[in-house]
Amino acid sequence: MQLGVDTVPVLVGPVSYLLLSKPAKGVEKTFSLLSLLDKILPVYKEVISELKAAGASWIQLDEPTLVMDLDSHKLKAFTEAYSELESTLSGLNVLVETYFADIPAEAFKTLTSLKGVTAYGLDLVRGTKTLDLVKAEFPKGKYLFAGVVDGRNIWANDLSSSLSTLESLESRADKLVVSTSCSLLHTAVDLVNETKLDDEIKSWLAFAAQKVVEVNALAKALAGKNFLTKISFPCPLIQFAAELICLNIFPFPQAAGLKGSEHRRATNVSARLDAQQKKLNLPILPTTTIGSFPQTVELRRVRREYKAKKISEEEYIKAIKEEIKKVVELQEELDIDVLVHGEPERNDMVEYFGEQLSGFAFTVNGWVQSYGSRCVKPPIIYGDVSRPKPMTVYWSSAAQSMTSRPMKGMLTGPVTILNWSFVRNDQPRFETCYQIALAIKDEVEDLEKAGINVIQIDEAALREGLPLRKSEQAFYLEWAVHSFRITNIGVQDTTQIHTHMCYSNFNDIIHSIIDMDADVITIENSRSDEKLLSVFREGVKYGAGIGPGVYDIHSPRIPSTEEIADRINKMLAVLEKNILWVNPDCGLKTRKYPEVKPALQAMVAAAKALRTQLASAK
Ligand SMILES: Nc1nc2c(c(=O)[nH]1)N[C@@H](CNc1ccc(C(=O)N[C@@H](CCC(=O)N[C@@H](CCC(=O)N[C@@H](CCC(=O)O)C(=O)O)C(=O)O)C(=O)O)cc1)CN2
Ligand code: MET
Repeated sequence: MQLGVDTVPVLVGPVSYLLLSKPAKGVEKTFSLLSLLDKILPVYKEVISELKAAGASWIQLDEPTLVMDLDSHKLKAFTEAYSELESTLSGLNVLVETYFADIPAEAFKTLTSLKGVTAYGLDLVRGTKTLDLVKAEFPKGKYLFAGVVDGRNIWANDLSSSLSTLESLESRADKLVVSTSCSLLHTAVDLVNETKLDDEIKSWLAFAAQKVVEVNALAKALAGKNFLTKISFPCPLIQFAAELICLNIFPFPQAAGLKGSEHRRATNVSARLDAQQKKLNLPILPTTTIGSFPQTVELRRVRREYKAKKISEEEYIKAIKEEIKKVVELQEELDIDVLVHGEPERNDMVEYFGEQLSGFAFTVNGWVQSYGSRCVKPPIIYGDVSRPKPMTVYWSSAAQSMTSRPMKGMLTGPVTILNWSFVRNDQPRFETCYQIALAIKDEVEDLEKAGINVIQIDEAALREGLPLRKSEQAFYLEWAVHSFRITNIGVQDTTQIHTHMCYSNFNDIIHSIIDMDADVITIENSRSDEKLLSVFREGVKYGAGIGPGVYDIHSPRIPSTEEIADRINKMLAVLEKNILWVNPDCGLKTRKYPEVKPALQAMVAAAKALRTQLASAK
């Protein structure tokens, strides 16, 4: 404000703050987070008063939980909290912002009756039904922040359609404000930085900087009642979905036809595991890792210089092969049973595949925050997806040739590629997912042909794609799980299919995880305080191989053999010993070798100690 910029401070609203928090370790399961409302409201009052004193005239409180399935008790907490804040909020314009889905009718009623609030923010991109609620009733004299510009994707706005939406709202809301559907945190920053994107594709896109222009253009068009032709745009932003539809360069009738059908491997998982064991001959409690080994500065330099054509292909291949050899030798020295090649050739587990598949475009500077200070460049799916040629077979075969132990082929699954990309919005997501599944299926079969007997297909992002509203979850899970199964229906019983999942609370989707029908799943467990194990304690039957992570890879801390053995013992209490695998929570790419080596040493030592114990207990 000192710079003369009218500034709207944004806070997480008090109720969402509590509803999205987790109770600390050791707190009773029955503890109600909302019981803390009385404690945090005085803090909100203090902060809001200070902002007011500093000259704020608007304040935004984000309450995204209002789009979830909230019971009346939770909705009442909103009413109570804002009544309590009313006198503090008085004199300010207060925007309560919701986003990411339709707002249910009851929650809409609660929202629009909140005391002290003068403006309501609604996501009209993901919340198409919300529009009907607003049209039916909207309080007099209040602001409607209409989120018509998508904050979570990178497509240029269909301005004429947005304008007609806004026009249809004008008679309902006295004070209409044009807005993005949510914060711009989820989109890349500025198209101007993209020097290598195809011009036509570029003309379909809008990153954060362009979205702001769109919001302004719409507001001006609405105010002036001018149609859009009167507005001048800095770049050819207006390209409509119709053009994307025309882009079916490689039509894929198979993908569209997969919906509603059932694909799964013919033999059941226990028979498959027997067939695989004959071939693999693994010890009990086999050890493995999740795929990546440390991504060093040197590796990034090699990739960067190869991309910039500063080193030749031969030099690049030599450097990557040397790295793979190092990783293979380290795993043999550590006596790990099922090896990985370490993924040194990959910038990222999604971008790497995007770069090799048709229908994908990728940016040079389209960084988006992923978690903490970590960033990713999500690829852009703009057309039909297909696989022109094998993507990983060369590196996996090279790695397998360096060892007599089984080498896991390492792929990213269709649902994860979908959920971690910017996806075309002219066809249903499931259709795009099926196309990716068919491309990955080709890769799986080529790996098998090349003599790779264990293939891991990561589905780290399957859980995070789960729709927020319960009514939409079953449909998502059905096509997501189906897409995964499609990738490996073509392999022989003796080929062992692994999958890996992390970053989630899996307990509510455990039946879908089982329905993925993988031979082995490695799954985050230690970072989330072994909550996963409670589903098995509660009686869920699991017959496939399972490796709940034995240590948290997000921490530089090196676990001891004893604590890992202790964790495995807890698993043995709820899972059959012959299905249990021993592995870390996730890949090791963010760690350093001085952490990775002793941690894996402890892991293998714990597995060996327990094997001896189990053998003598017979
Ligand atoms: N897509 C995706 N989403 C995900 C995850 C994931 O692994 N992938 N995991 C979870 C989040 N975990 C993550 C863990 C690590 C990193 C990570 O290490 N990111 C790197 C960047 C990764 C990358 O693409 N690196 C490239 C490019 C890096 C590079 O060389 N940069 C140059 C400049 C590049 C250039 O402009 O030429 C530089 O820094 O000097 C590479 O390694 O090849 C980072 O933030 O630093 C990201 C997410 C959830 N979501
Ligand atoms: N194979 C990948 C890795 O080990 C899986 C990561 S899941 C975010 O890095």
